[in-house]
Amino acid sequence: MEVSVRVEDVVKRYKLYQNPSEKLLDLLLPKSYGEAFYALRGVSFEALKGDVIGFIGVNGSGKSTLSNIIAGIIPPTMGAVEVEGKSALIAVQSGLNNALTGRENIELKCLMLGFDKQQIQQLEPEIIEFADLGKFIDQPVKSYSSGMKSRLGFAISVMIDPDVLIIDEALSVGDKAFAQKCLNKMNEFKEKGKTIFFVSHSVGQMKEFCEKALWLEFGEVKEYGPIEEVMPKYEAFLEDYKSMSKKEQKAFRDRGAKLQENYGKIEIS
Ligand SMILES: Nc1ncnc2c1ncn2[C@@H]1O[C@H](COP(=O)(O)OP(=O)(O)OP(=O)(O)O)[C@@H](O)[C@H]1O
Repeated sequence: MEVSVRVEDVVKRYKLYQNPSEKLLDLLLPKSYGEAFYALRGVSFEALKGDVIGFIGVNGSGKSTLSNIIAGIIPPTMGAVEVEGKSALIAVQSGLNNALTGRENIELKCLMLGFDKQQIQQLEPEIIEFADLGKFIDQPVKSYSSGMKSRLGFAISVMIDPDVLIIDEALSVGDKAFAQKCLNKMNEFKEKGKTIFFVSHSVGQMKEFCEKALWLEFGEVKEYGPIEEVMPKYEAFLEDYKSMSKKEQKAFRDRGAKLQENYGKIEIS
């Protein structure tokens, strides 16, 4: 099978500042201010055409950061990502411009993707129909609920027919009927051999839809493989974690935070 996405040793470092002046000083005197925090620590994997991969991991493990990097929305600090064809990310905050109407957002997104006037004229009604927002399509996006934004984001992203689709929690908002419509569309994509990445806190949705799972823990790949092998291990981990005392849970999280603060530093004992 052909590789469609190659992620090689991807590191994402954020800087955490105590206050805005620290951030300014850091810009003037690089590396002097702020604490480094590694949201991703050397992530490598390959996705094949037709793969449907679920990103799993507890809050803060790096799922959204990885989704945004694959979509090209944020750059990695180190490492490389290669994507065959065009990718589209659907997230609750899906890069819509709040000041523009739904219709204007459709036009802007299509223009940015390089579609010409004629193609946009053809696509626009299809996107509007899928989003099914009624007269709200001509209202500014800032008046939309999160479910409505997600509808518009989903409609744009699937109708532009990307080769790689990344869906980050976008099905968790909005109603059941729309989620079903999205799942049907995703199945269509799957059959066409496109690559889909899926982030959801619903284990049920993951198991139903994905064939592989990539488990992130403190920004590192803990497991990657068939979902029927990875998911039971993840569920067992969640059970173990839940049965820990508050103190043990905190010690576990603190150990992870240390790893994420100190990544790349040479330990001198
Ligand atoms: N812009 C940023 N600046 C600083 N730290 C950030 C930034 N964005 C994310 N982080 C941190 O990076 C880590 C990974 O965040 P990310 O959103 O990727 O996790 P996640 O697995 O998607 O979490 P969730 O399940 O809660 O959505 C978190 O500790 C988060 O606080």
